[in-house]
Amino acid sequence: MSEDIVFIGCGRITRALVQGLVAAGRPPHTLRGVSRTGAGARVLGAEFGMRVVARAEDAISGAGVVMLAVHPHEAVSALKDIAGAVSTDQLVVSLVASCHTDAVAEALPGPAVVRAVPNVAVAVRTGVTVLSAGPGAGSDELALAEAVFSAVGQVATVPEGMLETVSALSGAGPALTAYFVKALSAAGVAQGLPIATAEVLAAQAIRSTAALLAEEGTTPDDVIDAVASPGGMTEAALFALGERGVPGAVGHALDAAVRLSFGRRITAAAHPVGGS
Ligand SMILES: NC(=O)C1=CN([C@@H]2O[C@H](COP(=O)(O)OP(=O)(O)OC[C@H]3O[C@@H](n4cnc5c(N)ncnc54)[C@H](OP(=O)(O)O)[C@@H]3O)[C@@H](O)[C@H]2O)C=CC1
Ligand SMILES: O=C(O)[C@@H]1CCC=N1
Repeated sequence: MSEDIVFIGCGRITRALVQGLVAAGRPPHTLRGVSRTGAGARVLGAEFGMRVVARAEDAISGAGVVMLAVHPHEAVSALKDIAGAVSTDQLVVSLVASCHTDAVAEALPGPAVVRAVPNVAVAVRTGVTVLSAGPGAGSDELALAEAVFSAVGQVATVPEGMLETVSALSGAGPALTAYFVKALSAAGVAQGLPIATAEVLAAQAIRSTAALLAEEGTTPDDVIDAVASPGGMTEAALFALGERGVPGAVGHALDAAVRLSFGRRITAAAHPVGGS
């Protein structure tokens, strides 16, 4: 079995992973992609040199890792398409949100299954990927998955029951954070700043905060304390955020994402994907 990774689905997260892995030095010819219409795969082939393969069975043959990266509503059909092509000595890594590993293992009997929740910052090798061992996956299989994702950021492992919340906090995290940056910038414009200035300052605020938090032992409260002069502007702004219920709104946002994920959950029992 080679060290090749085959991506079943070549959309947003595959793009980010391919970009990050190639930047990390992985030869592009060790990455193969297949997608429903072939459109997504062709884009990544042209942009990063990934091998574009038309038929899933040809793409999967001989690859060490089969990475399932399709939307949850496409998962059952994609699993049916590749059932029979995946062999016992391959590792299946499913990135599919809301899809329990028991459903993947039922559709693809034999190979070990690991579920992974990356975030899009894997593109710039500062992502975080949270892994969970599924059927047949032990320390060797987790180590193989960790070797892939650690090239593009940090890796953590949690029980699968936590992955819906992890997807909401960490998978969606860059979008939620970017939303706040956009709101900060828009608020600056509303106060009279030129839009270009507001955008640069808001984006730099988050880079600066990330750099401070990256210092060993620095907590969000440490950063808040370091900025907020007693009785000053920062305190006034933070008080206003609390008064408008921003922490509650963030909780509401995560709750909405987690509820959606559970509502569309694919499990072996709820959505049988095995058999013909
Ligand atoms: N985007 C993110 O930041 C994250 C995404 N995820 C999860 O990763 C998965 C993929 O997300 P994302 O990349 O955003 O999705 P996209 O919608 O951007 O991409 C989906 C891809 O799947 C392909 N596809 C659809 N059906 C099949 C099939 N039957 N066989 C092969 N390929 C197929 C499409 O092909 P075509 O080329 O025809 O369009 C497309 O390339 C989702 O389950 C998502 O929840 C997890 C963490 C983060
Ligand atoms: O939006 C989504 O459903 C996926 C899961 C986490 C990030 N993207």
